[in-house]
Amino acid sequence: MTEDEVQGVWAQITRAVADDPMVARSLIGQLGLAVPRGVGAGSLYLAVQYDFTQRLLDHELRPAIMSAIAKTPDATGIENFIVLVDPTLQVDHSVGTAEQETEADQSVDASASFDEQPPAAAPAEPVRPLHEPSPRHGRREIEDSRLNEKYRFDTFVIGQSNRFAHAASVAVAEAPARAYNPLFIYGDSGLGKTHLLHAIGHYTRELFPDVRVRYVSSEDFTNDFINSIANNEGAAFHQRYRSVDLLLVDDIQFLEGKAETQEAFFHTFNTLHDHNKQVVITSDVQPKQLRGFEERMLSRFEWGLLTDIQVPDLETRIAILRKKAQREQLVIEDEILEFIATKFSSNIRELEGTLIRVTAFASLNQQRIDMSLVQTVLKDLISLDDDNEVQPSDIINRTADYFDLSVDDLYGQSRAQQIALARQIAMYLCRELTPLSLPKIGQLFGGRDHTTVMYAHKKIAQLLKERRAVYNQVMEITARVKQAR
Ligand SMILES: Nc1ncnc2c1ncn2[C@@H]1O[C@H](COP(=O)(O)OP(=O)(O)OP(=O)(O)O)[C@@H](O)[C@H]1O
Repeated sequence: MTEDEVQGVWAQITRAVADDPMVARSLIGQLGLAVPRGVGAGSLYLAVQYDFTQRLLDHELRPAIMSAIAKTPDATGIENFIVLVDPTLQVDHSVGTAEQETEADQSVDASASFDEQPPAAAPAEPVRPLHEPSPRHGRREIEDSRLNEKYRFDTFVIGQSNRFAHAASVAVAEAPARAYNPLFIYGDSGLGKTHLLHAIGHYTRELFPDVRVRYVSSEDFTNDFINSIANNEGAAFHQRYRSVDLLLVDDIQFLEGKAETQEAFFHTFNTLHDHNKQVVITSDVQPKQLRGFEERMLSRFEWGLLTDIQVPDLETRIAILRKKAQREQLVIEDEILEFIATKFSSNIRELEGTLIRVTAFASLNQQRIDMSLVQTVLKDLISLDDDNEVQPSDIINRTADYFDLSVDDLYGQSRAQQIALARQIAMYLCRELTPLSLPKIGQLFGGRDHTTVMYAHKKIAQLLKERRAVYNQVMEITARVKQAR
């Protein structure tokens, strides 16, 4: 076959795959990232730039591509396809699949009707996210990105449950706005979505130091939006969010039912996407299951790549604990890590919290961490099943009871030492035992900022290791909360 014939056959195959109702729409765009290189010994050779695209074509899309080959008359003589990775490959995105072209058209139309600014036409050439270089980051900009130092790819443990989400995140960081835009990561609370978001931000900045990154929880986005209206600073709000190269949006489900904030987000999303800027979104459910969102927004979430994170298996949980122990320079036998990992299976935050309690107990009592110590500590931390979730109101009521305070004391502004400590313990436990995000917990405690909750969590985690009284209080309140269920 000549080069042109191979191109023609590949175009027919991609059209057939795009017409296949069994293929997820979010995967169809991947075909446009493959370049046919030729046919030899019955195999069609395709080149792609990334390992990740190779895996998608080879695994997720293999059945659909094979069936499209069988249906394509010009492909007689092709019995198989082989995908090779060529990191130097430049893909011409102007040659997309039929599906991609329709979507690109729709994006321009849809955004034109909502946005004051006419959207820029999609670039014909793939571009780096830095086609308009900005000055290197100063300290201020680094703080503005709001990235958490702790959450990086090298502290993230890869297992069966998160392998795909991790690979997609790395691919996005290595080539922002080129392959998977948006990247949508979903999964239950405490399984590592926020960790991956921050890791994408850090790694992207390492690779492209001039990239402007912004991490935002959807609650912070909402608050920013509301404040911008209240203070008549709409233009500054738009500027802040639309001038970034990489926007990382955490827990999008919290925009549920907030029509005006959604509208603001929709404009931001369109502007960034149209200007070839990367957006990564996390949620506790996949787009289809998000309630209270407009259809036009949900369909945009599915433009790029959807990937979930599942509950980690035992090996991964042990590996996570081992990594955490190494980071904290704790010497703990594998047998003990394994024991803890078998007790807490559905939330990694809870798993890590348990390790902190065990080490705190050992250091307060100046004991070695052995099995009997671990069993003593875990005695009261009975794992709850899913329909037996801890409610924040339980934590607040039990904490108030324990300290002989009223619930209003905990919600209120008093800085009296005892009340402040009780409030911080209640915040700590809300973070540890419920799926609530930091801003949500802040709201619960009289509309406090999420940084206050973060501070409380850090402070109590530290006091657990240093002050026996605090350790006992936290353990006792936890036991009461759990026994009350
Ligand atoms: N694979 C992993 N390797 C190492 N640490 C992990 C991994 N997955 C999760 N964690 C840790 O578990 C904790 C909870 O993770 P994270 O906050 O990212 O969860 P989440 O899915 O965003 O939860 P939520 O929906 O409640 O915000 C963090 O301390 C994170 O570092």
